[in-house]
Amino acid sequence: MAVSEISPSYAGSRALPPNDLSSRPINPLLAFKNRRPSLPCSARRIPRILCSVSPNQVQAPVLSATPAGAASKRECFGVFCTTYDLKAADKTKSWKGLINIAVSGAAGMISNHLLFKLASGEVFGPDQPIALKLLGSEKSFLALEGVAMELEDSLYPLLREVSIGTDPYEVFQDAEWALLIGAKPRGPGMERAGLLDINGQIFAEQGKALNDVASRNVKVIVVGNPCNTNALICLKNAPNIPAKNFHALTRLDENRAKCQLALKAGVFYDKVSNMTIWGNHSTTQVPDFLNAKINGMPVTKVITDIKWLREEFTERVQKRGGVLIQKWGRSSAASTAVSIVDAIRSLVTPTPEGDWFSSGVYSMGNPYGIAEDIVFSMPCRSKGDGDYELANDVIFDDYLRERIKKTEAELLAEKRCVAHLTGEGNAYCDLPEDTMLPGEQ
Ligand SMILES: NC(=O)C1=CN([C@@H]2O[C@H](COP(=O)(O)OP(=O)(O)OC[C@H]3O[C@@H](n4cnc5c(N)ncnc54)[C@H](OP(=O)(O)O)[C@@H]3O)[C@@H](O)[C@H]2O)C=CC1
Ligand SMILES: O=C([O-])CC(=O)C(=O)O
Repeated sequence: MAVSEISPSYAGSRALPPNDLSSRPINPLLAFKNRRPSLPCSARRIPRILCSVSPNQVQAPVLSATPAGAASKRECFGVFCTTYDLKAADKTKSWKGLINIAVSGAAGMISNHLLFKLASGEVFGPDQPIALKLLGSEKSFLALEGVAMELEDSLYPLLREVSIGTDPYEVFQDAEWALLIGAKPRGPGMERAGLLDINGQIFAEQGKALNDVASRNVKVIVVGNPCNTNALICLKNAPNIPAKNFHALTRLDENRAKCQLALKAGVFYDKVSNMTIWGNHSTTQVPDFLNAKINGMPVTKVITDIKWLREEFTERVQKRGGVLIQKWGRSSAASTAVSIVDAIRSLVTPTPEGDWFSSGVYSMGNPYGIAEDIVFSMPCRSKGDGDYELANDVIFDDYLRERIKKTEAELLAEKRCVAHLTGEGNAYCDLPEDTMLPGEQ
């Protein structure tokens, strides 16, 4: 069944698109692969359900009645047998303009949690319609189709378009957010330098693609590991996009640190604020208990066991990912997706007065004396406009400085290791021996 042949009961009851969307072409859920020309569904061998959905078909289903016998009608499938109440259209009139969100590694574990949160409205708000552009590989293309089918079946009113593909130059077209999750996991016997090179190439290519086709103000959150250096590679390959727009995800580490402090202090975790993760998303990261607060008081006044803070707390946060892998058999996916949601929300909503959040950002011009030209996790504040400023009301002591130096040295070594991918000459790998991802033990 082609889009133009949708059953009369459904076609006659389409909801109107919101104002801002009315000039956009109404695309069917679009599957593109390696810049193929648009073909009829049958020619693309894509399951009928994928080809037969249009953005309007995910309108909030205000059910009047399922026509008697509809389920047995051969020309309709599941939700497409349902009759919609036209009045539902009125509810969409105050919706904002559609935004394009590209997600790589879309068939992976983290995305499997994240995409449904994005589509539900819990990230960008209940008045923000979205288009999801999902990037996978040849290997994962069938799985990507499965993900798209599940998205359809979830009937999210705010999800207006879904497209899937394997070419970043296609998928990143006009992206306003790019959530770069896809990356090769480190295989048995693979050197970290090898991982940096393989994944670095992915992020160099994706940086180039963003530079060519994404919105000039695209916000990029790099999740795939090693995420700080991948983010650096990505931004270096996207010279026409402000370097400030690139983030490496360290929000999961912030959340883990808040949880551990709350547990120790016997408070709920919403009482913990000003939690900075400094540096690399690796086991050298520095969860900063000097500046963090519990109930508005310095953590060191609430938890006076400095030995616990320096040793147990710090190591627990640094190695949390690895402990979880040992128990769960795979790396954090649900909590990572939650932390991506938190990271986005921190950029699109104003930071609560006095608080800040952690993000791996480009270090150029930072006020802390941290080496420039790396992606380093630091405390940020946002007005809610997608942009951020670094917090300047931060204190340091010798312990914190010394720890920050270690994670900085690791990132500088990673940077030298990928010089061939950032346009800075020949790579030279002298990574510290204990350099590890949080998930490595
Ligand atoms: N920053 C952080 O806090 C965290 C980061 N991570 C990192 O996130 C990444 C993803 O984790 P997770 O979702 O669990 O992993 P999965 O293995 O479940 O998914 C990874 C996905 O990436 C895809 N992929 C691999 N190579 C490419 C490529 N070249 N282009 C596009 N897609 C590609 C894979 O597709 P295919 O099968 O086709 O290869 C797969 O679907 C990992 O690097 C992990 O280490 C994880 C937790 C926390
Ligand atoms: O190493 C991994 O893939 C997992 C990871 O980043 C984490 O749990 O923080």
